[in-house]
Amino acid sequence: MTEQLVQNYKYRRDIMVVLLMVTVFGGIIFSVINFYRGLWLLASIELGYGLFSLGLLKYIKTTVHFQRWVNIYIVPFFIIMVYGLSLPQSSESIFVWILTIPVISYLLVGRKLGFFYSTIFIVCGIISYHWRFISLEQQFSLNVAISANVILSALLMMAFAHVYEKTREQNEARLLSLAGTDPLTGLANRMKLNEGFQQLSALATRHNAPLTLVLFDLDLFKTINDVHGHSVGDEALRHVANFLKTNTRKTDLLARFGGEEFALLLVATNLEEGYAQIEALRKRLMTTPFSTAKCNIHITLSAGLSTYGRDGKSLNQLIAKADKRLYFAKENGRNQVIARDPDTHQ
Ligand SMILES: Nc1nc2c(ncn2[C@@H]2O[C@H](COP(=O)(O)OP(=O)(O)OP(=O)(O)O)[C@@H](O)[C@H]2O)c(=O)[nH]1
Repeated sequence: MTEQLVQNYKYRRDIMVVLLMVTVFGGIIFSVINFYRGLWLLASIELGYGLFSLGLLKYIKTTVHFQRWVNIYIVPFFIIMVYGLSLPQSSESIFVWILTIPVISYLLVGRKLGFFYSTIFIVCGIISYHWRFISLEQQFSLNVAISANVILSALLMMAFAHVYEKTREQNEARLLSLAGTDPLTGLANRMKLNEGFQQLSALATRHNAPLTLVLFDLDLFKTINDVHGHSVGDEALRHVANFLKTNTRKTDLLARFGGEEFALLLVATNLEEGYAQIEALRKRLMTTPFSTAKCNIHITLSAGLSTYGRDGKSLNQLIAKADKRLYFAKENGRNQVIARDPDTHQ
């Protein structure tokens, strides 16, 4: 889960805090009322549940098992509602609580589980309500009106909650994708590279597989801007981004690292294999000029490589190593790929 997503789920904790406070308050109030009405079992359950909520309030903001606790909390919460509604002595206004089921479930556990809980407990609530308040001695049209009110209001609440949560999830996914995308080239940005590295390096460690980082820097790119203008420079960057995208594997992670710098994480590839691949890529770029309306612009790149484990365990260490080799490639005349430190003579 990304850091952003974890941050987004903070709203669920806030909702849960409000719900727990209401439950503590409601549990105590209703347990007193129901105690005086002689509903001992319901009163005891409500009091117990209020105290349980009070305990949970202390941990809910910080627990790492938040979703587990939400499930432990809401399932009995809904069962108590349905049980309360089914008791012959309880008031029919308990049904308004049933209408909160879809809102609470969709907000706290998301669309799939929200749909599951809502369907089960709303159906149980409607059955309880019918069992209590629909009678064959009543006028048929009155029964139909009661049924229609109860079923339609419950379905409406569920539909609203479903549409709301679906839209929220889609917006969240869109925002996350935008936050991780470079607007000029459409490639992943540095933040996404960071996240991707965490996942790919964990997989590399688990499967004892190699992972290689490549840093590319376009050669004398300033000249393109100076001679052809900044917008042609932008087009040239898009051209290179497309070239890199179509000439690398879908499983590798390609990112725009900075101005005219790109980064590539080569999955299951060691330094030697990576060198061979990037050397071939460098040669191919030389024969793939960028065509403008007026001329063809030949772009070349320099690259530095580093490998997970041997050159470091963190992305920063790998970047530092690859950057050093890239610098050497530039110093040494550009348009070349370097995978070893210049002083190792390998
Ligand atoms: N058009 C365009 N230019 C950019 C962008 N980002 C960075 N640049 C340009 O890229 C150029 C990089 O120049 P330098 O760092 O001097 O490097 P260089 O000219 O590529 O030379 P070497 O790296 O030494 O081969 C600068 O002119 C930046 O303005 C961008 O998004 N669009």
